[in-house]
Amino acid sequence: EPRAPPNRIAIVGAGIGGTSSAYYLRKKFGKDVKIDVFEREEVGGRLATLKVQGHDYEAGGSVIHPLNLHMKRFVKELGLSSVPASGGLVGVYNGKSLVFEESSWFVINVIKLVWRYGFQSLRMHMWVEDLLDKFMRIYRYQSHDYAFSSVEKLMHAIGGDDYVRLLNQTLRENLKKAGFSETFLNEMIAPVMKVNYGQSTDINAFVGAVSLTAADSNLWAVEGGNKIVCSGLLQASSSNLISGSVMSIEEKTRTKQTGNPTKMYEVVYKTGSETHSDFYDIVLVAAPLNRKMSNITFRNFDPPIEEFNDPYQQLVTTFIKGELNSTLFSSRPKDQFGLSAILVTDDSDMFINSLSIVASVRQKEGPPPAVDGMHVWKTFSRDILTKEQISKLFLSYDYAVRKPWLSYPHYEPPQKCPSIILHDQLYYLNGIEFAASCMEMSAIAGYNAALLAYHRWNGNEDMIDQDDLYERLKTEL
Ligand SMILES: Cc1cc2nc3c(=O)[nH]c(=O)nc-3n(C[C@H](O)[C@H](O)[C@H](O)COP(=O)(O)OP(=O)(O)OC[C@H]3O[C@@H](n4cnc5c(N)ncnc54)[C@H](O)[C@@H]3O)c2cc1C
Ligand SMILES: CC(C)=CCC/C(C)=C/CC/C(C)=C/CSC[C@H](N)C(=O)O
Repeated sequence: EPRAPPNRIAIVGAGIGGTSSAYYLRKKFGKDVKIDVFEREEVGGRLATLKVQGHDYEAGGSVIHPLNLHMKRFVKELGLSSVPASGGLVGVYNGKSLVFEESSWFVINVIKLVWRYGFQSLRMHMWVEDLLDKFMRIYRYQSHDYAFSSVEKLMHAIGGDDYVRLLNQTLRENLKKAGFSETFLNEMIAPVMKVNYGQSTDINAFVGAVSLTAADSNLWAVEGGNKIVCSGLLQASSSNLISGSVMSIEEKTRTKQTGNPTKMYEVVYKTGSETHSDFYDIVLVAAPLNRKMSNITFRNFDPPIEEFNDPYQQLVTTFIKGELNSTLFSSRPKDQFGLSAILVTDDSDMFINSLSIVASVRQKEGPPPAVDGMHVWKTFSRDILTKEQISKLFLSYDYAVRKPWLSYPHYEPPQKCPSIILHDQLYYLNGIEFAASCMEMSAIAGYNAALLAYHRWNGNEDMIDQDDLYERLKTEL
């Protein structure tokens, strides 16, 4: 006899993690369960746009890889459209000059890369492809309903000990061992880590590989803004959005209509100045558990729920509509400066991590041609840019708007990923960010938590933490 589904499920956080778990929980538990999603700010979380003179630009999660199958599925099922997200020529600046300048001719790029770095770019591509090939196994496991109780077990099921080891060593250590040169690491790899994660090559090797896949071509984004996937998933899952801030979660014994005492979770939350509480059978926390970010207290758990204080990286996105001071980077006349993105090396002493021309979320054809030499540029920096710094970067500018973030974990391998199961029916999604933080990883965590909650509710132990899945599923249609 299958167990009756739970009456009520709470999800804390309406980012892509929380909303994808709502979508998959509905699929697993059916139409009768009431799903409440708590969100204290905007639906979308770190998927957010900023307005520049009437047009919206992606300020948080912006690019999606063509093999990010959950994001692809969401866009298709929600009837949304995609737009190309990359394009334009990239240069790498070391504080004195451009050490690499992309050409619009493929052959020229190959010659330049081979001339400076030998065949390291090709070897790097092969290293990333091999990891990505294995990564794709997770979709097969999930489509067969398998779940994992820890991030390490999920990683092990994907690629065995070698894959788990990626979490425990730095990208630099890993690539040095594989024979990549200091010059290649400093000029080609470090700038990619800086633009994507605001950190150095000392991040773990797995997130390093994810970051390198984000340097691929054919990246895409959702037309209208990536955050509309989150509102679409909320709607598709018929969840009830509660605009409030969850303050605490406590396990309590309640007597249900059947007369049986049942353990439930009391979720206490604030809407405006009012405090409310409700009881749930299952709770999923889909926000980073960090005092500065979600500030949720777990009350009276025995044993107590562990404290999570791992720091998140401070990062500022700034959009500037202006005319670039290209002489800062190159001695070429400004009409011959054709770069659309500038990445910087770690030793460059620059106050920005990157600078790139961007299109608004509705511009399907990419950024429009410059008007009076002006484009909308997006910069990432650790600190808020001063007026002097902006004036150094731009000959003139019309408009600047910024958004500061606690963006991603500060990666410091070796590092254990936080637990997924915090208590009997209390789950935590964002531990996966300590392997790698991106939209697809949160969606994977959302699906995994939904499957885990379903199997643990129904006692399907054989669907959890199976380690020989790759071999077993090879023979299944
Ligand atoms: C600047 C930047 C650029 C990025 N670029 C990319 C990219 O190009 N591609 C990519 O794939 N990824 C990118 N990422 C990463 C990606 O955006 C995140 O990994 C992903 O959006 C995280 O989703 P999430 O749902 O797990 O968390 P979040 O989006 O952070 O969602 C958590 C939600 O919980 C809410 N919340 C927190 N505490 C409470 C509480 N107590 N009560 C109620 N609600 C609460 C928050 O308000 C938030 O909305 C980027 C991130 C940043 C910051
Ligand atoms: C999970 C896999 C296999 C691939 C995901 C690749 C991906 C899209 C990672 C995102 C990396 C990231 C956090 C990028 C942030 S900056 C993005 C962009 N360069 C920008 O300027 O906005």
